[in-house]
Amino acid sequence: MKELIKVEGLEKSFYMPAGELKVLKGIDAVFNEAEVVGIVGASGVGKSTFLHVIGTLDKPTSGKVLYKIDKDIDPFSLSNGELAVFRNRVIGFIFQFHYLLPEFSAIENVMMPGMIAVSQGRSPSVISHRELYEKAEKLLDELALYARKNHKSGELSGGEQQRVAVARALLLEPNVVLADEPTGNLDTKTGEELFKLLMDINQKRGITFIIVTHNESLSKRCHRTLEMVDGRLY
Ligand SMILES: Nc1ncnc2c1ncn2[C@@H]1O[C@H](COP(=O)(O)OP(=O)(O)OP(=O)(O)O)[C@@H](O)[C@H]1O
Repeated sequence: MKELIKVEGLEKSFYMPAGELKVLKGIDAVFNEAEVVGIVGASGVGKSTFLHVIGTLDKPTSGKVLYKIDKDIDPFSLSNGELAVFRNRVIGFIFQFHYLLPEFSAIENVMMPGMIAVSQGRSPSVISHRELYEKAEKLLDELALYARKNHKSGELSGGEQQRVAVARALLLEPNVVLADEPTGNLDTKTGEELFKLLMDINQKRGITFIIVTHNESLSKRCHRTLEMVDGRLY
């Protein structure tokens, strides 16, 4: 298996008035291309913090995150502008709360990351508004949302909204999707369906998924599960 993300000696602390809060305490891990890795662990142990750091949304206090795309890339050595391009191109995010814009249609929400990239002139993979629209439409079709494409996202069911969020994460063809409790806000059956969808996307497109979940039966269906205990991954 080919390595995609290599994490070395990763530490993350938050500095509070009461002092340093050490959350990640030296994590070494490798995530390969096309694998689905579940991350489990008690509440407050640092799972979201870990996703934020490997997703380049937050900087580590020490240690390294390397992305092996063509060559080794240390995203934290990039300028802010370069990092934004990198993140846009390489990483898709799905959160527990989908963070869709409720007044915009499903398809507008899916197109949003691409529109931002295009407006900033920094998307080599997407050239026109029309192409973006067609890509978003195709994704919505794939996720059984074609008939809902012009509905305001705020009018969709919880499961449909989360599928729109999945389509949005896939729009710019990322190498990895980081999902933080993607089924956490859904009932059991809808959560199962969403999880199956993520596994299907992984099969079909070979995208790596790193999924934080409290749901044991879902985590068991990942290719591999890591447990976070006291700021370390086992
Ligand atoms: N921006 C921040 N500033 C200060 N403390 C933070 C910040 N983000 C997270 N923390 C603290 O870091 C610890 C780990 O939080 P994190 O959200 O990563 O845990 P988690 O394992 O994802 O928890 P849960 O399963 O409940 O979502 C917690 O004690 C949290 O309060």
